Amino acid sequence: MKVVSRHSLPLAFFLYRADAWIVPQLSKRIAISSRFLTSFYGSMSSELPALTFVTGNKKKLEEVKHILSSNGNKLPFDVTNQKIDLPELQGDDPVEIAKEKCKLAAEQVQGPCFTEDTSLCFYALNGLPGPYIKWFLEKCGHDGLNKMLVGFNDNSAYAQTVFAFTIGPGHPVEVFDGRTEGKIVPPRGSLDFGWDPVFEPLEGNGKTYAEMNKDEKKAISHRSRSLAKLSAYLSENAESIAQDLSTKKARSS
Ligand SMILES: O=c1[nH]c(=O)c2ncn([C@@H]3O[C@H](COP(=O)(O)OP(=O)(O)OP(=O)(O)O)[C@@H](O)[C@H]3O)c2[nH]1
Ligand SMILES: [Mg+2]
Repeated sequence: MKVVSRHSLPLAFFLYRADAWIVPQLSKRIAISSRFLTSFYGSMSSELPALTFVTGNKKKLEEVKHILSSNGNKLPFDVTNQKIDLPELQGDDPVEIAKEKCKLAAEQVQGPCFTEDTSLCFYALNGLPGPYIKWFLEKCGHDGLNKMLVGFNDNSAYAQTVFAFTIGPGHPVEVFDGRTEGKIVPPRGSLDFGWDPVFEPLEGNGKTYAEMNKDEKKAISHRSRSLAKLSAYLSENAESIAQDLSTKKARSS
């Protein structure tokens, strides 16, 4: 467990024993620290704290697993998944939608979790369909998405994923934005995942997402970019997150 130094357990043990020996005024304070440290380190020494990725979309889950595992999953947390179809929130600000989605997920999970919301934004339409892409794709299909741009000279678009993370209900939500620029084209490639066949990223050597293998998409995708930021945040803040989780657990028990 990376976030626990090898000196931590002896220190926790020392503080734990110390409250029996030191003068009463001091011992009260130390008793608090020792209880904190033993519960903090005790909870972490056996297993990594678990974070839940909440999504109802199995292709997203597949990609997230692939990205995390091929990065050697260096996260100092276990990642589990819950398939919950959260309400589709409305609005034109992907960050606000992502935050609200994460709050709803935290209520369901009653613990630390993360979610993501993905948009496909057409420049000619000032960012629409954006977060509404799910419904546009469902109702209009790949051809409809192309037809929406007939009459414009601009078929440029970007794919955006916003990951959102919280340690639990009522706690702040952190957001992480990742984007890939590209253009909307007639469908090419596998029909496995959503609008992948009609999105040709600028960095994709002329391939649509749907024509790429998993690693090619991962190398340039909106999801990888956003997830890289979330992973960096989790790694940099592992100690304070684990501490907050431990405090939260102690309060609720
Ligand atoms: O071709 C694609 N390549 C992608 O990389 C990608 N990522 C998401 N999507 C689709 O875009 C909409 C986002 O809506 P969305 O973020 O609300 O997702 P969702 O409702 O499916 O799942 P979730 O909200 O439970 O996580 C949904 O239709 C998704 O299927 C993608 N399509
Ligand atoms: Mg959704």
